[in-house]
This record gives sequence, structure tokens and C-alpha cells, in this order.
Amino acid sequence: MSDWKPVRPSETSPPPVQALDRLLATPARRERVTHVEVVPARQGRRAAWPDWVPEPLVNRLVPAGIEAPWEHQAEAAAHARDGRSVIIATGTASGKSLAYLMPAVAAAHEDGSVLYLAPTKALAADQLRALRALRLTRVRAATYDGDTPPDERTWIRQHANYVLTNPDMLHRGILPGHGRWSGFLRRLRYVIVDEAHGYRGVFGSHVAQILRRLRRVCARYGTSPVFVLASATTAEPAVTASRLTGLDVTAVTADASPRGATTFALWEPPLTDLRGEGGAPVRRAATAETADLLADLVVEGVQTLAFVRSRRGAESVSLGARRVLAEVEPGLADRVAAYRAGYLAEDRRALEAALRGRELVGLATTNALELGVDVSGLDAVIVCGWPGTRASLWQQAGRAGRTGRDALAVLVARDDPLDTYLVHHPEAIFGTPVEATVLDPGNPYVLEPHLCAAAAELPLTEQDLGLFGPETAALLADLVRRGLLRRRPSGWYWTRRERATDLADLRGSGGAPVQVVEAGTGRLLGTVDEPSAHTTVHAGAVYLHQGETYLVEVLDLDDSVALVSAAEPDYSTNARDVTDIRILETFRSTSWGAATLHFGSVEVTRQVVAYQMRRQPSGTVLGEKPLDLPPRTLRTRAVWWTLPSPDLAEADLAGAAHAAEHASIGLLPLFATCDRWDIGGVSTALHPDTGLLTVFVYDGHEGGAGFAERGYSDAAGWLRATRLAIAACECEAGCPSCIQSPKCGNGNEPLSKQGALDLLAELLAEAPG
Ligand SMILES: Nc1ncnc2c1ncn2[C@@H]1O[C@H](COP(=O)(O)OP(=O)(O)OP(=O)(O)O)[C@@H](O)[C@H]1O
Repeated sequence: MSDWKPVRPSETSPPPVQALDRLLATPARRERVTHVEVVPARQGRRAAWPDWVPEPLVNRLVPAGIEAPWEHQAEAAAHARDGRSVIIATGTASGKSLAYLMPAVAAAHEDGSVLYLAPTKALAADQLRALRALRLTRVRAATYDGDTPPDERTWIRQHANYVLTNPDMLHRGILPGHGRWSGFLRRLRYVIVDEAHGYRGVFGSHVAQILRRLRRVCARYGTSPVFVLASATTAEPAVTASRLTGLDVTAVTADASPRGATTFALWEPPLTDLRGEGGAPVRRAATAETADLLADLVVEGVQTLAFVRSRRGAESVSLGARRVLAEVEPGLADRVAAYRAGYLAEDRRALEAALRGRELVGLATTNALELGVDVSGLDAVIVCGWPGTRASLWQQAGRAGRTGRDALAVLVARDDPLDTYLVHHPEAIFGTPVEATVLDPGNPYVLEPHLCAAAAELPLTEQDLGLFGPETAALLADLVRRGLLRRRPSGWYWTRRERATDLADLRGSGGAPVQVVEAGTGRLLGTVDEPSAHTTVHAGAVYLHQGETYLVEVLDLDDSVALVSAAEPDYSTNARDVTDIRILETFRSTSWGAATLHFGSVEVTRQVVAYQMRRQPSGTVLGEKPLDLPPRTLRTRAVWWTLPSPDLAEADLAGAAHAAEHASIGLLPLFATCDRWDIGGVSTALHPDTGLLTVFVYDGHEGGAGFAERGYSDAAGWLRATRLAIAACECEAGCPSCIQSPKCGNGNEPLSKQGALDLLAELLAEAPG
């Protein structure tokens, strides 16, 4: 949510769309554009102010340019007012805040209270600022989080009627101390869940359980608050909202806010003569391409923001653009800069101001500028590499032309199968969303600690079993057996001295993170989560930190420390591993002709056994060294498919399955909001448990995270997209844009591009439409 201020007309600068025409004047450039989509301007549709909205709110908003709500705002507000939980899933800057503000402020005026949840402290602080700017005397709003001083906490518990917090504080502070919040909870009318699409995977599953605990505690105080969720547009918002809250939730998705037209170009960098791993051709780096485009737009006077995924990438785009400008128009080089987290706050404020004042014409940034920073109304945005979700894409693209002017956006593909697919399938970007926010509240590893926390809040009874899901009874018995809970006639009790909430690791990913420490100075460079430590900071690994290179001297797993020292090797390292997968239980299966598809639980045992050194940038293998690391086992969920006797040469089978696995891992994030690093895969021409060629894709988190499940439920769409991504890539025998994987534990061997295409065609021959 931004401040409530009138829309400010933008200054005059050359129309960005003409700039695109000029960029494309050379034929070589034109070939790189795979698609141009003109997203048309839309007129806003207004509704009347509902008669129950308090007058002071209307009186503040109208002078600020908010004459009346948009239709979707009024519709969502009406559901909430009528007691129906609702998710509003409309575009960036469509005014989701006003939709929940209307019922929430009305509740505060009627002696009710409101709990607002944001995924970060920064967003809650931003909301508080906007809310306070409205100067509504009957709304007593405050943030309640780790930064709130103790004396303020008491005041907030006793007097605030609009509390802004985050799931972590709800989990650790508010719920365990609910007795002290009884006055607030007795009056609780609304729970607002902002940026609901951020609650996904394991973190989302934790939040789902925290919200169930909140509902249970509220019931104790006689309330059952209405949930109002705000989310970016995704597939199936109502389904996600129900999973998150455990309630029936209505979705409002028809966006009635106005917008300017955006011309959106999809761009694929060309293949070069360079050769990479296995002799595969290498595309020109997306950052190099972005730097050129940025420089060209700056020359045209088009104020442009380039979003780059890594800090190092942002620096290199800015440097690249400045280098080009120094040659063509030296005066302009200083008007391009980089922006990223890690810069001093004052430097960042100065850059933001220079951008607003148009002294800066080009800025390369990481997503540090994505949320909560008030920079908008630029002429053009270049998105260097798919930012992971449509929500992020539109958030970034929305920085251009936000003030109602037409805008230009360019998505530059990286060499990755998902990017390849997207620039060749614009409908996946501009059509109906296929990517859903997934979470799995039933994950026993997530549920167990919350059952303990719930029991500590109020003893659990038989009536609570339904609230926490079908696994609850079995898990409670197990918790009693392990001495964590005690069973009494009146229910299940937490009787231990420790805090039950310490058992849940909301944002973590397993064991203690490994600290990466510089050997000479003792300086802590960063941390690596325990599961990835084996692959990224084993002895001998090349470790990158903020653009600097280090070599790992030792990895001490007992003390969770990796000692590194600065070095400049001319090679990179890749861990090699041996992975076994065992099927534990099959939950669901379906047949597509002779092929079968399954979803179930598996045990993955992975051992990093060696690492390879490769010269950079050529990728030539310099050698391999063995490692002695213990195996790790992971119990999780997987989707897998089998084919009885594929019509392929025996020798090709393993390479075909392996290539199909890699590409399908690359494409799953299009359907389930995850990152390719959140999932893993195993493929084999003959698996002992199935006796057939089998390809597994599993959730890389203990107990599962919902990604594999989503793959299973949209398997035909997902695997078709996988095949199309491989087919769209013009390389001959496979490259990073299609079947090679940056995290392959077998050094990307064997791989067969044609084999994968044939195998997937056979798999999909009888798949549903
Ligand atoms: N009914 C309205 N009429 C005019 N302007 C409005 C209206 N509703 C909201 N706005 C303005 O639209 C802008 C975007 O609103 P807001 O930040 O609430 O959107 P959002 O959907 O929450 O954004 P995000 O997608 O970033 O979360 C703000 O500047 C706000 O003042």
C-alpha cells in the first residue's frame, strides 16, 4: 500500500514505445524479440461508497484523490462486512489495501479490533505509516513486533484496536500470551493477511497452522474473526486461501482499477560460439544483453530501471551500461547506477531521490527495490531473468508508467528452461495464471510443533482434532509416546518447562545453519543452511560472497562452521553426489495409457562423494577430488512417472530420463510458486521399487512442501510445458537453456535431448487434454 496521495502527472519524456521501435531497428536485434504484447489501457470502474463506511474515512480519502472505491474494492469489502472471509487477488497497485481498510476501519469505529499480518516488519511499518496519515482518531493503530519496546507493548495490548504484526510474533508472542490479549481478542472482528501469496512452501504451511491456533484461541474468547486476504493474482486463490486459513474463502479477482498501456517485449539472447559443459553452446549472458539495452534506452532519454536477480548481476549490468555509454555518449555514463541491499541506507535514499528527480536515467537494481520503496512512474523496466513468479514480474514491470502513462517492459531470458519456455509461450505470462501458491498444512514435521504450541496455549481436546487435519490424532499419540505431550482425561497437555513455540522453525530449513567464517580474520561472511552445506561449502569448494571468491579450507559439521580464505581460482567447483530414492507410500495414482503417474511419500538418501573443478568460463573439467561426507536422508513427498517399455534405444534411456527430469524441475516453478532449488529429482532407466523407467521430482524439504503435489495435480500441463521448453531451444544436443541443470550431481551426464523429447511425447500421448 502506498500513501493516500493523488495521482501525480508524469513529466514529459519521449514515448517509450517509439524507443522500442528504434532499439529494434537492426535485424539482428529484431530476431531476439520472440514476442511483443500490448497490454491495453483499462478504464477504471467505480462503485459507490458503502453506507456503512465511517464518514471520517471517506472525508480523508476523497481529498486525497480517492473519490470512490473501485468495483473490486467494494465487492471484497461487502463480503467481509457480511461476515464472509474473502481473498482479493488483483493486480499490482490495484488498491487491495482500501478493500480491507473499509471494513477494518468500520470495525474499529464499532468497538471491534483488527489484527493485520504482514510477512515482514518493514511492510507492517509501511502500513502503519499510511494508516496514521489518515488521522482517524478512533483507530488506535500500532505495530507489535520484535522492535516494539516493552513499555509500549503493554499499552498496545490494553488499548490498541488495530494491531499490525507478523506471523513470527503471532506465534511467539501473542498466542502464547493470549491471556494478556484477552480484551483485544474478545473484540477481534477481522484478521487481515496481506501479501498472502508470500505464505508458500514450508513457511506457508507453518503460517497455516499458526492461523488455526489463532482461530482456536479466538473461539475461547467467543470470537470467530473474518479473514480478509490480499494477494497477487495466481491460479486458484480461493483454494490457497482456504488451505491457509482452514475456512471457506470467497475470491474477488476482477480488477476494476485503471491502468495505462504497457508494451511488453520478450527477449532471448542469442547463442554464441562459446562452448560450455559437454561442449554445449552458450547464450550471451542475460546481464550483458540487459546492460546494452539499458545503455540504449538511456541514450534515448528513456528513464529505465533494470531488475537483476543477484547483487553481483546488478553491479555488472550497471558497469556494462556505463562502459557502453562512456564510448557513445560520455556525459551519460554518470547517470547510470546500481542499487542493492547492502548499500548504506543513506546511499540508497540518495539514489531513490536522484531517480525521482530524474538526475539518474538508468538504474540496475536487485529486488531490494521491489517492495515498499516508493519509486514509480518510470518510462521503462527491463527484467533480467524471470523473477520467479508472475507476481514479482508485474510488481517490477509496474514500476514503469504507474502514473497512467504508457510504458515499456522487456523480459530478457536467462539460459534456463523456464525462461526459454516463457519467452516462447507468452500466453503463460499474459493469459490466465497457471502458477498457484502452494503449501501443505498437513506436513507432519510442520504440524507436530504447532500441536505442542497449541497444547501449551490451551489443552487440546477431541474437538480440536478436525481443526488441525486428519493426521492429528496419530501425531498426538506419537507426541505422547515421545513424552512431549501428556494425555489426561480432559485432553492433551504440554507439561515441559521449555517453550513449546521453540520447537517450530518457521523460516528455517532444518538443522543449525553452517557459519561461513574467514580463517585469517574470524569474520563471519554469511551462513548456509545445513542441507546445502554439503554441496556448497565442502572442503575445496569455491564459495562466492558479494562478488568475492573464497576457497573453503575445512567444513566442520559438528561445529557447523566452514573456514574459508580469499582466493582467485580460475575454476569453479561442482559437487557430485549419489542419490537413492525409495518409495514409502503411494497416495494417488493415475494412468495415461501405459504410462502411470503417482504422488506419494519417499525417502531420499543423498551423499556428496566428490567435487569437480571446471575452468571458467570454458567449463573444461580440470579434475575431480573425492570427499568424505555422511549421507543425508530426507523423508518427503514426490510425484513420479513410469513408462513400461519406451520406444528408445537402450543406451539412450538413462540420458532421456535424466534430461526430462532436469527440464521438468526447471518448469515446475511455473505451476507451483517455488524455486528450482526447492525441489530435486532422480531418474533411472530401471527403478527397483517400480521395475520400470521412473522419473521422480520431490520436495526438497522434510515432510514435503506442496510443490510435488501441485505437479501431480497439473501433471499434463506441467509435462507438456516441459516438452515444449526443450523443443523451443534451438541448440542441437542440449544446453543450460533446456536440459542441463546448474545443480546436477552427475555433472550433467548422461543427457539426451532427442531422447527426452521422444520419451515425453510417449508419456503424454494419452494424457488428458
Ligand atoms: N478507489 C481508488 N481511487 C483512486 N485511487 C485509488 C483507489 N484505491 C487505491 N488507490 C490508489 O492506488 C494506489 C495503489 O493502492 P495500493 O497500494 O493499496 O494497491 P495494492 O493493490 O495494495 O498494491 P500492491 O499490489 O503493491 O500490494 C495508491 O496510490 C492508492 O492511493
